[in-house]
Amino acid sequence: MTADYKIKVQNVTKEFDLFKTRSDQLKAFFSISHDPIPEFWALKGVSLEVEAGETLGLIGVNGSGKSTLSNIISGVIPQTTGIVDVRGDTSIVAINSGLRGELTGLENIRLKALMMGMTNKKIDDMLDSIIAFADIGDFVYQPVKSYSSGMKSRLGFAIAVHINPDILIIDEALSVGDDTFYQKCVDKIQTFKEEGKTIIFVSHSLKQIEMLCDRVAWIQYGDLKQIGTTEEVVGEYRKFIKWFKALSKKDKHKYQNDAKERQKAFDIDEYQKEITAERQAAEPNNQHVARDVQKDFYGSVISETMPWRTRIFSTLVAIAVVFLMLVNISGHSLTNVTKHPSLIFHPTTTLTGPGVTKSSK
Ligand SMILES: Nc1ncnc2c1ncn2[C@@H]1O[C@H](COP(=O)(O)OP(=O)(O)OP(=O)(O)O)[C@@H](O)[C@H]1O
Repeated sequence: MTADYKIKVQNVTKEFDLFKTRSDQLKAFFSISHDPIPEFWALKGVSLEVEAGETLGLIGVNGSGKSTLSNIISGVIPQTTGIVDVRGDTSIVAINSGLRGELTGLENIRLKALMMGMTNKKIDDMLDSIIAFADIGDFVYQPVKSYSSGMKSRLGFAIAVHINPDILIIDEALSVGDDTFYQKCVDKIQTFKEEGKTIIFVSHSLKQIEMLCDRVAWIQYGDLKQIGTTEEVVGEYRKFIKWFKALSKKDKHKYQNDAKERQKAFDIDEYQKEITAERQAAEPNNQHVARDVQKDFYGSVISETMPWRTRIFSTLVAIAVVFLMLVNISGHSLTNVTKHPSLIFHPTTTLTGPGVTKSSK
């Protein structure tokens, strides 16, 4: 690994809980259910670096983890473990992500630009240019949920390139546009490349990958199978696709199923032990390898379940709120109820009729 990277991803995993119901999800969030939650590891420990000015292609079969990885890099979702270090502003263009369906195209432009720290004046100045690039006519005044996937991609691409990010992540955005728009996007990507911007380009089109990428990472069912020059990796991937296509329907199904089962059975603690052992072998004089690996795995990760301290604190707050409500309803002072807690069950007022209260004492 070099110190001079633009993006560093180290030992990154992503686990999705396969909840059956919403209530299972809530129970797990508050950690009040002891039933095991079925896990699915969309990424099983990916490490790679992207240099400044480089265009890295991400390839792999459906469901291999390309979008998960690009969403983690762009900060749309958190990783489960590992380090993600991105040096610069990122903008992601994906067919279905980033745009708010209930907002109009214009409102989405403003929202995304404001989120990137632009002033209203700057947004006003570039509005016409974004609208012209997207070329979606009066639909720009309509809610995005009424757009076709091609229109969403046009708007997403137009916004992303005008925001002028350091790092552009393009996830399958070119596959849905028509030829004219496709060429416009390719030209824009070439300009970005010439300007030295860093690009991650996710695509199933090996032609597009070959045309645009300097290096390629092949993601295979949550693993980084290979990373290298475009020619080398695309060549190997083509061989794999040819081999896979030649399998019988039953064998294809078995191959995919086995891979998914391995993703369900992935053991994060075992993976951490493997990495610790590897690092111990590489740094025999370092006494703190286990602690360092623990920090690298979990130090920069946001927990998706409530930690114990937060859980205890929120339970105490909830009890206090209910207690104060009961004190208020009882009509006694807080000091009296604290001295004689049973007063809470003996209110000072009783209702005698609609809207009429009478003191009980
Ligand atoms: N929110 C989620 N909950 C559960 N599983 C998910 C979730 N998001 C993604 N996955 C699973 O993670 C795996 C990786 O998905 P991802 O979308 O990253 O793959 P991909 O390589 O981008 O696929 P495609 O080429 O079809 O776009 C898939 O098996 C998918 O079903």
